[in-house]
Amino acid sequence: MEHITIYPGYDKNRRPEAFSPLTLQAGELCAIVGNTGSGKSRLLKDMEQLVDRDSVTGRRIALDNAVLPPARRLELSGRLIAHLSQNMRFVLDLTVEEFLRLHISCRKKDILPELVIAAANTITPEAICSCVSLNRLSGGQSRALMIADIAMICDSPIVLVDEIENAGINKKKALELLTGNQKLVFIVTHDPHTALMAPRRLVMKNGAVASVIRRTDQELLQFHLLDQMYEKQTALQSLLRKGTLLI
Ligand SMILES: Nc1ncnc2c1ncn2[C@@H]1O[C@H](COP(=O)(O)OP(=O)(O)OP(=O)(O)O)[C@@H](O)[C@H]1O
Repeated sequence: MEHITIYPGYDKNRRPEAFSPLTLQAGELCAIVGNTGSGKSRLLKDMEQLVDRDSVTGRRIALDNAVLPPARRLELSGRLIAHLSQNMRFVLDLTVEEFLRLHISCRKKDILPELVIAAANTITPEAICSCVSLNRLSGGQSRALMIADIAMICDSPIVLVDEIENAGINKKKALELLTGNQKLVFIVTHDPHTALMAPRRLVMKNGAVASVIRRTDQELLQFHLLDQMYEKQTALQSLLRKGTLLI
């Protein structure tokens, strides 16, 4: 997949959505913002199901300019999008290395498990060891390993992220790892710093994409300020976890 295009449908009152067909490219980060019930999850489902005017929103989704026939949609829908939600744990009784080797061979990839673990270890402060059992990983380690696995092994070209930060995950590195591996990343967020990391954001209201905002230069300045605070906060969190004074 090189790009996906969202054609407008209708809001909850059947009024047409007021945006021009929107094309998002592989390697792009797009934020989705809006109040509860505004239609964020429905938009993501529309993309996952590659809808063709046959969902409640009436939207149409095209993949590389093509609207796919139902059989192909069904075949693709499970593979197109990888989800990263807040609380996910591995349940397999394998070590980290065994799991990665298995996944690499299923996907017929030519990559060393050590590289995936090294990438995961840039995201989590507690290093993951290749010989540890998956179900003994902490929440943060599991999430970091999943992110690296999705970025480097998984075939899904689109990644949906539901608020990325928990358990000390370095969100900037995580998002860079995903977009750097040519994933199109949608992140649902209520956090201004995360939203401003994305060059474009979709604002949801009443079931519709109410606006598509391109980050302005002024917003970029705002982002740099928030980013300094984020770095400071991250450094203090690290000290907090180590049990030292926050000075
Ligand atoms: N355009 C639409 N037309 C009709 N119904 C819609 C539309 N968009 C969303 N809905 C419906 O509105 C309800 C709320 O939408 P959704 O779950 O997507 O909101 P949300 O923004 O993800 O909320 P939350 O943040 O609370 O998870 C759902 O039942 C969904 O199917």
